[in-house]
Amino acid sequence: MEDTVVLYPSPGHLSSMLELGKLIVKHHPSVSVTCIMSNPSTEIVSANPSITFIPLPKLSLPTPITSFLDLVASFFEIPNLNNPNLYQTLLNVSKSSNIKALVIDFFCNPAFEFLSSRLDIPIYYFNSSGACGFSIFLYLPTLDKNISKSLKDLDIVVDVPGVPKVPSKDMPPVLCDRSHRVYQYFVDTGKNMFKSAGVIINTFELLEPNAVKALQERNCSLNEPTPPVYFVGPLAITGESKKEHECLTWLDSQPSSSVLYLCFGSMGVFSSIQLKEMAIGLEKSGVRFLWAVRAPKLDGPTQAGKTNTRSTEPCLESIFPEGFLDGTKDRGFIVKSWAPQLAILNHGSVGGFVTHCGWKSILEAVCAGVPMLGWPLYAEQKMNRVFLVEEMKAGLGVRADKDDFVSAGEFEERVVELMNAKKGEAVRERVMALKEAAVVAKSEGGSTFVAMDKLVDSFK
Ligand SMILES: O=c1ccn([C@@H]2O[C@H](COP(=O)(O)OP(=O)(O)O[C@H]3O[C@H](CO)[C@@H](O)[C@H](O)[C@H]3O)[C@@H](O)[C@H]2O)c(=O)[nH]1
Repeated sequence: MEDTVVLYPSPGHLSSMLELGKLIVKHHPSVSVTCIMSNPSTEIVSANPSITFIPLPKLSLPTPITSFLDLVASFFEIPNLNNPNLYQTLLNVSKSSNIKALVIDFFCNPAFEFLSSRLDIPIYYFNSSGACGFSIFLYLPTLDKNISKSLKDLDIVVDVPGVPKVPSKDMPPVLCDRSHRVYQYFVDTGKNMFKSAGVIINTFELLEPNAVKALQERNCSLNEPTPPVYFVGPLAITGESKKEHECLTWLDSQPSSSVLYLCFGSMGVFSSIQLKEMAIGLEKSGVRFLWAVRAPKLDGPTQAGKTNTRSTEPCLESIFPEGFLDGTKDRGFIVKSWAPQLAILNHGSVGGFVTHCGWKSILEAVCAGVPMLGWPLYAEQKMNRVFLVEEMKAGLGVRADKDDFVSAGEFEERVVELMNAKKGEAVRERVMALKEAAVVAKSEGGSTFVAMDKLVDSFK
């Protein structure tokens, strides 16, 4: 029977997990990789010929999703409903293959609880974020014990070995409200990670040196020894997008490292008031820019949108202040909705990136050597901004007021600071060093390469 490693991804983190699958095959060609997921698309199957896909039923929850916390809760609850199907599928796979390991996304934690007592297969967690974020995850059970109020009602700093101190207001909203069930899902996941065969993390050693050291010394958390950790990143940086796009032609005509790229991930949207304010700051800064603009979310006092998707086309004339488009037409380019981010970041004309601090965006910018300006919106992005500025030192952060509103003046100042040859020098040098370190980490003998070898060895 052939040996196989089974991946069990969560839809939002699929691409990174498939990259991990491809790396496992590369490091261990005698092992096959099987991916069990709901409805894999034909596009995904054909783009990943080295991975065998087995579909699970696409289930939906009986209760409606009415809030962002409900939505995140559903990422745990759907795998929970699918547990019997997953179990049956694994039994079927084991008739023809030796399952050496099951790697589950952290959102699939219910599978850990269901399968641990039923199957004798080592279960690993895949942590789509970095070492700092993972350390916070491991600390959750302790934090839960130490405080009795919700973080949203406290003004404290979360202090974890090896990790910059995170103010409670910057912690992910899903961890801030003990009365919502999603809080407990995360705490339980943190507890189970200690019992797992290991945790696979999408980062590399030199990017987050202090957090990595604390985790490697296994003193990160507290009463129990840290589980084995494998830093196998940066994953999913597969090179430039091949697609032609007029923004790339426009970039060809711009001076080297002169353009600021603005993009806020797959779901980031702003209120129309915030978009206007941003445009004013950008215009005053005088810098060249390439901006991926989404239709604004329904009006409210602040940004931090959560629901618009790439399919909603914005009407630029109604979004921007009068005169903005005309006044910046010689130095600005607007992409409506989805931008070819990898190709943009790797274009020589790009010299800065205003990002929502999604983990993949941070890794992509690091690998392209582009310094960042962190403007986080939701999920764990505010926490990532703290790590970006204080641990990685690869970017600056914009300062928002207590309603998460960023003024035109603040934005202008930070943009100028980032793009200015002198003021932005330190982060630019640091990010170039990180770019080289990422290449070294992935090459033979590098930290990521060695971690992959250790990981596949542990499967034996
Ligand atoms: O116009 C766009 C917008 C995004 N992207 C790509 O989409 C991905 C975005 O990923 P990421 O930066 O991680 O942001 P989100 O998609 O918003 O990611 C979610 O999941 C991440 C973990 O994987 C978290 O860190 C984020 O907070 C959470 O919002 C990247 O590969 C980008 O290159 C584009 O190509 N064009």
